[in-house]
Amino acid sequence: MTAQRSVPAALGAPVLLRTAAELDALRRPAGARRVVVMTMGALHEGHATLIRTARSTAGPAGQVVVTVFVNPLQFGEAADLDRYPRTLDADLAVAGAAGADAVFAPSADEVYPGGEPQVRITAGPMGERLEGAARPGHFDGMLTVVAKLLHLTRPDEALYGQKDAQQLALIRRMVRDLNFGVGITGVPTVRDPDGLALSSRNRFLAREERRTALALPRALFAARDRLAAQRALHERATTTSAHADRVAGLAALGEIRAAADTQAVALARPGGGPAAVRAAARLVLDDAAREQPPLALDYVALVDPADFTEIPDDRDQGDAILAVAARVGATRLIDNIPLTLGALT
Ligand SMILES: Nc1ncnc2c1ncn2[C@@H]1O[C@H](COP(=O)(O)OP(=O)(O)OP(=O)(O)O)[C@@H](O)[C@H]1O
Ligand SMILES: CC(C)(CO)[C@@H](O)C(=O)[O-]
Ligand code: BAL
Repeated sequence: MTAQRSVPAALGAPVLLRTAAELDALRRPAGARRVVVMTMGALHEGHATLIRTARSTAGPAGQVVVTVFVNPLQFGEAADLDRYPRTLDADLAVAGAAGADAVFAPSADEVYPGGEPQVRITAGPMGERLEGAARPGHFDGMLTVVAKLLHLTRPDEALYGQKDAQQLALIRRMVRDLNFGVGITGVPTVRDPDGLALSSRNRFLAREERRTALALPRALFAARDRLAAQRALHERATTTSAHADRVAGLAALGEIRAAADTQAVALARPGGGPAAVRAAARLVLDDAAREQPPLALDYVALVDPADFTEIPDDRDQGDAILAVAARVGATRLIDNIPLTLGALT
């Protein structure tokens, strides 16, 4: 049956659409903005935050559509696809409570009526780095379904989480390179109180595995704190006369070594170099590799948000993303944090 209805912005059960025809028949009130959140289901508070942001972006007269589709094209290991959680009833409740008007949850046959698509989006060089290297073909599959879902849902704006930073960067790039004419918004990562980024895959972690997995956010925060500490030291040393007075005082007391050390700290690179950032993160991850159960590091990388290439050690200005991926037991987790190098005011 075709759903021929337009839905109010009131919080409640969203209309469930299973086919492209039903989605087509979803009336868009004149002038209303349609905002889309794409998910693979098993909705958690990270998704709810995206949906609430979509609701406020769309406004009370606008329309929020959530897609739920576990896209086989972006999975490498069949086991990963098979065990991906599928919880549609609970997802409808979460989506409705967060302000979704409609949930589009098609079958694989509905999305790929001709079987595996022969023509696909190619993610290019950015799609071969980090996550792309670890999961060959993943980003081609992801972009192909995102392109299809954008065509099917025809939104004014689509929202994606910064937790999947490389995915977000690639979607922005596809939309720009191929003139999709849709706005793309990134939403900051939502974390549990202990720091772990929310992810549908967290449910697979046993209690001890979760304890080990906390090394991911700890490593990112340690690197961020290291950057802040070096910046503060440098700022204090260069913006007050107290430092010069201290050096002179130590030298006058004959404490030449201490004076030299203090001088060295003051001359440290303004934001702390990329190498210091990576080292601070690695220290935490190396410790976690000796935990029981151990953390198996896949990568930790400080990259340029524009193309996900590694930031060279001699760059001390500009935006960066510190990204990490690791396995704990059978579960693979990713996380990242945005950083600004050398931002001295
Ligand atoms: N913790 C989070 N904070 C913000 N956005 C998130 C978070 N987790 C997922 N998202 C975003 O929600 C959207 C749908 O993601 P998805 O359904 O793959 O969930 P997921 O929790 O990332 O699952 P998994 O990590 O198992 O793939 C994506 O744009 C993703 O970046
Ligand atoms: C964007 C997406 C819904 C495409 O399948 C998926 O990669 C996800 O949930 O992040
Ligand atoms: N959240 C990114 C989708 C994936 O892991 O396949």
